[in-house]
Amino acid sequence: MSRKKTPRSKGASAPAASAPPAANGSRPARPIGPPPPARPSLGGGDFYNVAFKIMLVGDSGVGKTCLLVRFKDGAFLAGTFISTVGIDFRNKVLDVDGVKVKLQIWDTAGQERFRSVTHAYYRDAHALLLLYDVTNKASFDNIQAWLTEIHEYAQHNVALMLLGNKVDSAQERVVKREDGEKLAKEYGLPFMETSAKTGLNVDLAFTAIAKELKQRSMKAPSEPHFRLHDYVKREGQGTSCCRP
Ligand SMILES: Nc1nc2c(ncn2[C@@H]2O[C@H](COP(=O)(O)OP(=O)(O)OP(=O)(O)O)[C@@H](O)[C@H]2O)c(=O)[nH]1
Ligand SMILES: [Mg+2]
Repeated sequence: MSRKKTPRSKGASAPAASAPPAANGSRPARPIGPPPPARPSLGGGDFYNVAFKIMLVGDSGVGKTCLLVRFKDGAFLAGTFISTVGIDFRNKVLDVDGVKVKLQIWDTAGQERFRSVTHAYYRDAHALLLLYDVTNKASFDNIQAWLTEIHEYAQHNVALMLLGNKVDSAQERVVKREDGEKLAKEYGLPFMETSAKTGLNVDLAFTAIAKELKQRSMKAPSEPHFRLHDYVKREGQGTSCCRP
């Protein structure tokens, strides 16, 4: 990813997630206490108590769209790679410890030419999933540049997680798990390896972020503190392969 700087777009605006509570400090925090009554999502259908906006970012081809489709529909988009144009979103409601958490998940285009469009969406994101492809070294090397971009455009306390995708492709792997762990440690990020193809750790990645956001917005004083780092370390399924 070349790091050509693009102006902040004023044109694009995200459809509002229904009154998302403060996970990023940009809005007043919901008072501590029992979850608010469930309400229908914007499109009808699923009811939820709280709503959050999550963005998927990373180089083109790392598997952002496939990760979202795996999470939303439980399927894998094999075959021809159709690069995302601009930005797209899907909703999913999860039950997190008895609270209905609606995730509005924004799938961004990794291609440089859409960067100015996606910049406009960062500021409303409560969480970012930053992906690289374990079979593509350049996508891993670009993580630092993505973090610079995130720091420039996202809320300062946005929840962030690093994901190394495509671990099913053991033969083609060029980024070791330890390298991902080291980078994540350097930047203080929770880290997991995933596969949109097999589903490895996909639900876990979204559930972990949902738990973190729910905790930030409505933690009762008696509730034990949720630690995202510990949770993904404990729950994440390791990948046995160690190539190269
Ligand atoms: N083996 C394997 N292939 C994957 C996986 N995830 C995605 N792919 C493949 O990688 C290619 C790119 O996947 P996408 O999800 O479209 O990539 P993207 O990050 O959304 O790309 P942009 O929309 O251009 O930013 C497709 O051919 C997918 O089939 C995975 O976990 N394992
Ligand atoms: Mg895509």
